[in-house]
Amino acid sequence: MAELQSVERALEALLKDVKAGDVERIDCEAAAGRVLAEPVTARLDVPPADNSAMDGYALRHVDAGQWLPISQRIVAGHAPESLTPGTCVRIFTGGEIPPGADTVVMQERVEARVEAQDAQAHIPGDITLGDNVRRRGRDVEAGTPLLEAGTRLEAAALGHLAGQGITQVDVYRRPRVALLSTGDEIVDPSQSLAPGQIHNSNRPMLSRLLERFGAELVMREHVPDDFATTQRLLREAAERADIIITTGGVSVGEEDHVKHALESLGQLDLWQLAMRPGKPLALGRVGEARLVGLPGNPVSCFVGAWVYLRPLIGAFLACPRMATLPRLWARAAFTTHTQARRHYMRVRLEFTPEGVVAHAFADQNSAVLSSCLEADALAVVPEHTTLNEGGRVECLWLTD
Ligand SMILES: Nc1nc2c(c(=O)[nH]1)N[C@H]1C(S)=C(S)[C@@H](COP(=O)(O)OP(=O)(O)OC[C@H]3O[C@@H](n4cnc5c(N)ncnc54)[C@H](O)[C@@H]3O)O[C@H]1N2
Ligand code: MOO
Repeated sequence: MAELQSVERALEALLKDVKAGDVERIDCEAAAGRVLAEPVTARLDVPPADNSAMDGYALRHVDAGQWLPISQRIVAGHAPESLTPGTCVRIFTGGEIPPGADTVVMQERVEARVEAQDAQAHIPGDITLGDNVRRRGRDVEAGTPLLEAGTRLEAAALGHLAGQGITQVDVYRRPRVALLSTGDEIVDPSQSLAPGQIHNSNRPMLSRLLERFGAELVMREHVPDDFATTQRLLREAAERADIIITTGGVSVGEEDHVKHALESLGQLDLWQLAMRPGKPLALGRVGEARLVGLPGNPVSCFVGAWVYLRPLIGAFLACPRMATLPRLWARAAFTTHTQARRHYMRVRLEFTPEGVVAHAFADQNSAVLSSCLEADALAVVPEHTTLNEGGRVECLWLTD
């Protein structure tokens, strides 16, 4: 039997020499989930001027502790006039602090008398200089770094860009993926099953994960168990895609053609990994394209996608946070032991005051997709290990 290769070696071979794709300029409105190719420097102060954090009264701190005439009314969206010393101004949340004022008191602490010509407010004396003033540039200062290259544009980053009045950004082109589902038994979910057939559940599952990881699916084909067709479709995939993903057909059976077709067209870098599920996973290249040959079992595809496809897509996007999944330690609510293969167990995480508890789905067989349904994480049980209930186990958090 071929020696099993470690997951670390496999990742190293897979990611070696991957270069980020071309850069394209796109509208921020269409940039959700994309990865910045250039750093962005702030060009505006945010907020652009000192403004009030409360509905209340703005004044000079030295004037507090007495009745003050109300000399102005400032609402958000309007430029204020300078404060007349010895007066206060009525101000609302977001309203710009008038030049000369340095402090805001919330209205609940102020007694106001509003008569036609003589509006006055009593400002308490126990207030602190600068209270309730949101300083210009407190969030972002013009000229400082705003977002680093490699940042994935999620909600807060998109908000930040808009705050700067930026409408277009340079992002990496999404890696193009060809997804080839092998197996004579595989049929589309729209078809009813003849004896011996099963529906293609891997395709929609992987499509969704690829979308979450930021790739673009450019080719989806069913590949019958036939060497010549496998070869032809792999060749076509290599022309169209940066990454070729195959499912099934990588084990040792006579109808497992992917590995041989890969060897005939390109290079097989690694095969037979010390992981469960996913042992027969094959990694290689056809021309410039990387190939990840996932075993057909749905759980092997699910785990393989998180362990290999996510970092691979992350490398094409030069996105550092995609290189590894966030890790956390949990107490196992189960007992298990491993032999030569590291086990990636699908677990649900429970966050308790005593710490995190990992609950494993009872049936961890690689054909049982139910085990992935509620999985928050993969608990990684190393090779040749006995893990007892209550023992500590490292978990990979399944987050894109
Ligand atoms: N003699 C040995 N047999 C097997 C070994 C071994 O070492 N020696 N390894 C086993 C392991 S572990 C795995 S994993 C599987 C992987 O085999 P393949 O990658 O060649 O996958 P297939 O045989 O094509 O399919 C496996 C299983 O998954 C079903 N499948 C395939 N594609 C899909 C799909 N798109 N959607 C849903 N289900 C799919 C397929 O029908 C099979 O049941 O090999 C073991 N055998
Ligand atoms: O290594 Mo295969 O992916 O179970 O069960």
